Amino acid sequence: MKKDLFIPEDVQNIIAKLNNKGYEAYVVGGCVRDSLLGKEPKDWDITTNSLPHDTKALFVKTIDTGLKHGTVIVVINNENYEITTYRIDGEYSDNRRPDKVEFTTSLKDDLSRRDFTINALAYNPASGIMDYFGGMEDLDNQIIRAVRNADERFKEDALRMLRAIRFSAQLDFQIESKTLKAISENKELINNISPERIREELTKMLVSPNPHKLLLLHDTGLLKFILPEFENCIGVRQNNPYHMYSVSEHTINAVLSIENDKVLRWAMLLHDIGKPITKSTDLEGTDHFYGHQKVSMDLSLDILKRLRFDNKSIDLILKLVQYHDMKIDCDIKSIKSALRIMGKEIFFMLLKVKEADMRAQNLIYLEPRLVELDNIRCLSERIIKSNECYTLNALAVKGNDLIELGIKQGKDIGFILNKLLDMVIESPELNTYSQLCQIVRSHFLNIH
Ligand SMILES: Nc1ccn([C@@H]2O[C@H](COP(=O)(O)OP(=O)(O)OP(=O)(O)O)[C@@H](O)[C@H]2O)c(=O)n1
Repeated sequence: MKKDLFIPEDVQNIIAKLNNKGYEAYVVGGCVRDSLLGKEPKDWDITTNSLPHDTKALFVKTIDTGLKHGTVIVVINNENYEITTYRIDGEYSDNRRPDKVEFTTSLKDDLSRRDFTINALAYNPASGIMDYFGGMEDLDNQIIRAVRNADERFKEDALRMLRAIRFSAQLDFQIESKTLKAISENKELINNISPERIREELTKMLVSPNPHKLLLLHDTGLLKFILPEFENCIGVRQNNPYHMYSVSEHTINAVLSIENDKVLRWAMLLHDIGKPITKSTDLEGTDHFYGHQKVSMDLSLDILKRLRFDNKSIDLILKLVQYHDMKIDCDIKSIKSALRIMGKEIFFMLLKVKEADMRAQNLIYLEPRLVELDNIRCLSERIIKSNECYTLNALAVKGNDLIELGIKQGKDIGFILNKLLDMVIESPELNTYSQLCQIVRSHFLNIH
């Protein structure tokens, strides 16, 4: 592990400026943890015994938004740096934020209010690593341990329970037993946390290298509060030759089998979320769309709205859940029909979803299914490259052309355009203005 930390020049200058005025200053928290792990920190936070107004006076460009909590944001070369005065948090009545903060002159007190030992490390070039709570040893041993009393840390801020599991997933660290026990004992407090924050933590777990650690949410009892629909999937067996796994095992395997993209991983997490319901009702074995896919879509929509996802993500994830079991054959007509229904962005995401779904099922069927999927991928790339028509936009006639030919404005126009597209998908050579006009004249001019 790397012990001498590289600090960017602008951050070194901030520390030097504070030191020159007689103040202590350290980089602290996530940036120290990540640097020690050899990862590039995404931001640099600084902690100091300088009071906010004194800090502000030292820098040309500052932002005041965090002043109430002792934070001055300093802007240098278009980068924001948070400089926070050493503080002890007051009472937490909402299990999320301190009601009021109290400044302190002790670095140790400041570090003691932080969530985990690996996040309670501070560093500056003159003093080296400041480690009062065994954070270095825990980093070495790959352990997530609450600072001092885990119960108190989680009662102060219930989000930390999700952070513990998320860090465990991101870093592949074990959660120390007392810390894990305190999560189980405080699980109900997660109800005080906003859906947006829960969404962000779940997403970070999902896109991490260890999304299977999501099962720690079940082990600690958090899952039934934040994602009860997935709790219902735990251990549910499936009567189907493709599935030797329970719904939850298959789901986690499927998440692991797809690249770490937010939309794709959420789609895999939700693709079978309706299965426990269809299994317990007579919907099991019915047509896929009216069976588990429809229920999975409805539940997914509830979950995504509850977690306040943006509309674009909801739309993409829902479509992938909706189409994940759709049959696509390896022939031009079937592929063009799929492209026409869902567009090419969803289509190529769907191929990834289908592959992950297959890889997470019974492996004895895998090889031929992968070959088929690969052929579909090649053929569809060829269709797209050769600009073959599969959407109304690419049709050689438009609505106005039909009106000029004498078709009445109204729903006939859409009906005829779609019929023409059916023909063009079947016979691409028909997609010229003159041929399509000829077809309209001969087939449709008597439609009203
Ligand atoms: N609920 C929280 C959130 C943050 N912190 C402290 O504030 C630091 C910075 O918080 P944040 O930027 O949210 O987290 P990072 O640890 O930097 O990690 P990430 O950015 O991945 O969330 C943390 O390291 C930790 O010392 C805390 O004690 N309790």
